[in-house]
Amino acid sequence: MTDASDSLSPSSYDLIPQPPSGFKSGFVGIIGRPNVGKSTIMNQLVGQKIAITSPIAQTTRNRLRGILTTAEAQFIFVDTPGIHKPHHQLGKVLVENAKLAVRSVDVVLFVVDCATEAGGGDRYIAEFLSSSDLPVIIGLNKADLQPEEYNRLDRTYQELADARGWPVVKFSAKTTEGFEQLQATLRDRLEEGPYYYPPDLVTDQPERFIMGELIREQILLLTREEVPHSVAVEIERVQESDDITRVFAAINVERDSQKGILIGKKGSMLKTIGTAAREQMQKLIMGQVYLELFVKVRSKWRQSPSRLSQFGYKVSQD
Ligand SMILES: Nc1nc2c(ncn2[C@@H]2O[C@H](COP(=O)(O)OP(=O)(O)OP(=O)(O)O)[C@@H](O)[C@H]2O)c(=O)[nH]1
Repeated sequence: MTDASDSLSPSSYDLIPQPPSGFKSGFVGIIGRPNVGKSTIMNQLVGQKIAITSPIAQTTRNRLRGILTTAEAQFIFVDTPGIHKPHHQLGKVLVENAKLAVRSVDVVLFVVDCATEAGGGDRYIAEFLSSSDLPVIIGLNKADLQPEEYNRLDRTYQELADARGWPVVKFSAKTTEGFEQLQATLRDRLEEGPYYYPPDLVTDQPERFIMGELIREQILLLTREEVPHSVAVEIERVQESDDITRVFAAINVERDSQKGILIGKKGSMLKTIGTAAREQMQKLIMGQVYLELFVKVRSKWRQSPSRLSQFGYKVSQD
């Protein structure tokens, strides 16, 4: 995998080639309610897992860029946390970041789940997007889950789109059916432009960040109830040698009871999380990984601006 940390030294900027004439490029914000499939769409479009996904709503916490370069265009997808009614400081920061992301993109892909009808959350986002002058495309995702007779649900989204003159594209991020149409519709709305990133780059995030996310993903998948949302992973140290990469990571939780759940009987849960995350990391770096996990209790970290910032969650304007 190629990421920004090893590719974007000043000298590699010099190596970015000139695009052919008529080449288009730009930033595409992927916006929508939690759990509609935004991160899955980005991973599938760029062809690599750079954003973690899970059936639990509010998986994505950071704005993450995924880059797809074709012969005709470069799309820089900006994955954002799902927009929802926030219940705590962390939630507020996430929603704020998603809204800010819209200000710095050229086109918005507004993703909805077409297996359910348009609801208040979708209408809220549509209103918010209408207040900007950006081109918006409504993406009806999860088409594979929609039984034939439920096509009528599409009308609820079509109404949102028609009222604002937005095009609608239907697809499945799971099967990638409809993706060609999606790419073509997005490309039509981009302006001619340069390569913003080298053509072989798939993300602007350093591997270290993605490693932390891969640990968080296993916690989301393996633990229940309040634990997943109370976790922040910090990669404390990465030691690279010729044959193995050693990663030391802290899993921060808010309460002793959560620490107990994460560690499990005789350390069994932490071991399961570690083994699964290590396998994913090995795919990421294409080499051997040794992973050591620690669990720390940081009371009420989701309410603390300094802890939020320490764990990488801050409202950012870029
Ligand atoms: N069947 C099916 N499942 C999908 C599709 N797209 C995403 N999913 C599943 O939907 C769940 C949520 O996907 P994510 O990509 O994490 O959703 P998200 O919108 O990024 O979620 P947040 O980070 O919570 O905002 C996961 O279990 C995905 O596997 C699809 O096209 N079809």
